Amino acid sequence: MKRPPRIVIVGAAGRLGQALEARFSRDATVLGLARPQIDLSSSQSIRAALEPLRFDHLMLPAAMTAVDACETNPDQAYAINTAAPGLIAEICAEKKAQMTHFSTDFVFDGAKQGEYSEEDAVNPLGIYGDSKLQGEHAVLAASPLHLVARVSWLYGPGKPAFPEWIVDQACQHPELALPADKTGSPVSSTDVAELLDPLLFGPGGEPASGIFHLCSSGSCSHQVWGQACLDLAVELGIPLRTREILGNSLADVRAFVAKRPPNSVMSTAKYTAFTGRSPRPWQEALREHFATSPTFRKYLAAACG
Ligand SMILES: NC(=O)C1=CN([C@@H]2O[C@H](COP(=O)(O)OP(=O)(O)OC[C@H]3O[C@@H](n4cnc5c(N)ncnc54)[C@H](OP(=O)(O)O)[C@@H]3O)[C@@H](O)[C@H]2O)C=CC1
Ligand SMILES: Cc1cn([C@H]2C[C@H](O)[C@@H](COP(=O)(O)OP(=O)(O)O[C@H]3O[C@@H](C)C(=O)[C@@H](O)[C@H]3O)O2)c(=O)[nH]c1=O
Repeated sequence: MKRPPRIVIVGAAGRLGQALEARFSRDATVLGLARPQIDLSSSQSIRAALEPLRFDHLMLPAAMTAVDACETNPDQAYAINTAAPGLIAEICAEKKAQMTHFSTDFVFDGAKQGEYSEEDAVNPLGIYGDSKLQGEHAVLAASPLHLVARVSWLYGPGKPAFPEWIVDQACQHPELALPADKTGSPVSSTDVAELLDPLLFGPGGEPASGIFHLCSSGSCSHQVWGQACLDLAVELGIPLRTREILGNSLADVRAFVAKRPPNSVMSTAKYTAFTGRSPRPWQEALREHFATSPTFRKYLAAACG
């Protein structure tokens, strides 16, 4: 009988890390590491945590994900998002283990009309996107057999994200506006984990390597995404102060320190060609999240009463 793969997840406490651990524990032996076991800002800590371990595959969802904090702390951003993935990728290559690294739609500048493919030119607008892009390069330089999965507008049951934030805002404010000129492809962490499985452990084939885009099918503006969240919240009977999101412009969002790409819709055609599967529409995944996420319920019970 074939031995189940031994998988290490670095960043198991994060939004995506929790979903990966839940999904891959079903048919692999998974060891989840979080900040108390491994500090990505220290090469010594990375070596001490990983060198003694034996594993076939390592997933790295840990990152510095606060986009504006990256802009104001570039040294920390490059240490965590570039140097750490590079070192981890080298350790994996030495052990002949494959690595899956996670990257972002923010590697693009958003000037393209239409969907970005994996072959499109990158041009990050800020430190977060650039530090993630340099991380991609470092990982693939360590081994061309490693996989880089770019995800976008991530949310999920493990930790509040945009859907929880916007419903919370609608519980507090009588009027809300979001950019009508910022477009992307949301994806849930649980869908990313499901989509990843056939890329890595599909029947018969070699695991995928290089860059792949993983996001839901379809796309939306921030305004439309926010409105979909409020519509689902109304269906659940959450007492909102406003049920409508007005449209504004990305340039109007004063909270953003770093520039964001106006369009970061990603094509998943390469994923479908490799696996024969297509991601489900973002609306379906969002509906499931509202119906089932315990974090969502707990967070909103506290926020909206
Ligand atoms: N969130 C999003 O919208 C998107 C995310 N991505 C990418 O997807 C991946 C997963 O994102 P997501 O799950 O949302 O991220 P989270 O912010 O939820 O999780 C990141 C994890 O990294 C850990 N971490 C951060 N710094 C360190 C450090 N110095 N040492 C050890 N651990 C550290 C955090 O630990 P702790 O819990 O202790 O803080 C946290 O658990 C990332 O690579 C991100 O760049 C891509 C596109 C969109
Ligand atoms: C959309 C929006 C957010 N905010 C706030 C909410 C939150 O505290 C903060 C950041 O919001 P968001 O997370 O929605 O936006 P952002 O930081 O741009 O999200 C990005 O994160 C990184 C990690 C990625 O890789 C991207 O794919 C993308 O998901 O700004 C506003 O104040 N106004 C707004 O119109």
